[in-house]
Amino acid sequence: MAVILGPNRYGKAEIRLVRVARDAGVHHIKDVNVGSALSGDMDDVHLSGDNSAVLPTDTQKNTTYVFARKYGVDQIEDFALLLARHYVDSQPAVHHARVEIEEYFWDRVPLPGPRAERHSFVRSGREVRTCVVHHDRDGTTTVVSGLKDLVVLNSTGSEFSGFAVDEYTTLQPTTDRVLATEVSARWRHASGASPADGSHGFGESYSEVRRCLLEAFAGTHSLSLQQTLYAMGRRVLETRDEICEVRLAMPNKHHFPVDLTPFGLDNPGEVFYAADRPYGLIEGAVLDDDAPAAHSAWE
Ligand SMILES: O=c1[nH]c(=O)c2[nH]c(=O)[nH]c2[nH]1
Repeated sequence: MAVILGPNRYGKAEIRLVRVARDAGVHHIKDVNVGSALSGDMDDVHLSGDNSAVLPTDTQKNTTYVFARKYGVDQIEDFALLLARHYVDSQPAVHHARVEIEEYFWDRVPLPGPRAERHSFVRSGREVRTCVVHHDRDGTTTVVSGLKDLVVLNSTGSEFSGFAVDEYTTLQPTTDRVLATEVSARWRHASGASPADGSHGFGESYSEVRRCLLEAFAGTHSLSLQQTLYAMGRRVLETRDEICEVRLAMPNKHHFPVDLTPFGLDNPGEVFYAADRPYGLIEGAVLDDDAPAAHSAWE
């Protein structure tokens, strides 16, 4: 038996970065978490301890902060592309760079008076925005944007019936239930490096995809969470030309009607126990039938 080195990559994870843009006294903040992972000619590093091909993870951390100072941080996809291209272009041994970024949103603290809303922020209850960029030495670039922790609920308009039944099934069919989930969605851009011409870039693309997801969730009379998942992905693909594939993971955050008959009360869909576990987990990909191959985009 021979032992060989398998796939490997290395980098700095969770580089926490807050960039303040000072605009004549009105500040704008960008709060992100950056991870970079490099791979390529790294055999000698592992096999003989020769570190000459290793750009230290500490340098990757420094590069992230330096680029934030030099170029600013606007759309996370653009910042990820900048870093990924830099590592591949500047390091001969690096054949592939993967940069992932999470963005946390802040709202301005609304204050009365003329100096209001200049430099005070409150962490937003919104979802987390995400992206993963892969850049190869051969020029192939993939951009996957996304969001997570987007919690949504329909208080009616959801059914679940007609399911398979066996000797272990106790679930009763329902024609009216609460449908709640925490959406994790990732979507792959068809043209690796930028959204379609004529758009306003990754920022507009993000808000429009988010809008599609929410409108499809709210507007679909649901016969199952699976059907709702497909409707959400489909809405994105039918609305946004720059996107060729959407992957969704949606836990079914069960809301069970509480039995109030011991107290002489009915419960016409008004009082629920919001269970946190176990939960159904519904996952799926929705894609254009001519979507180009995904390479390593989803890793
Ligand atoms: O929308 C649903 N899909 C399921 O697959 C499922 N299974 C279950 O118990 N409840 C539900 N609801």
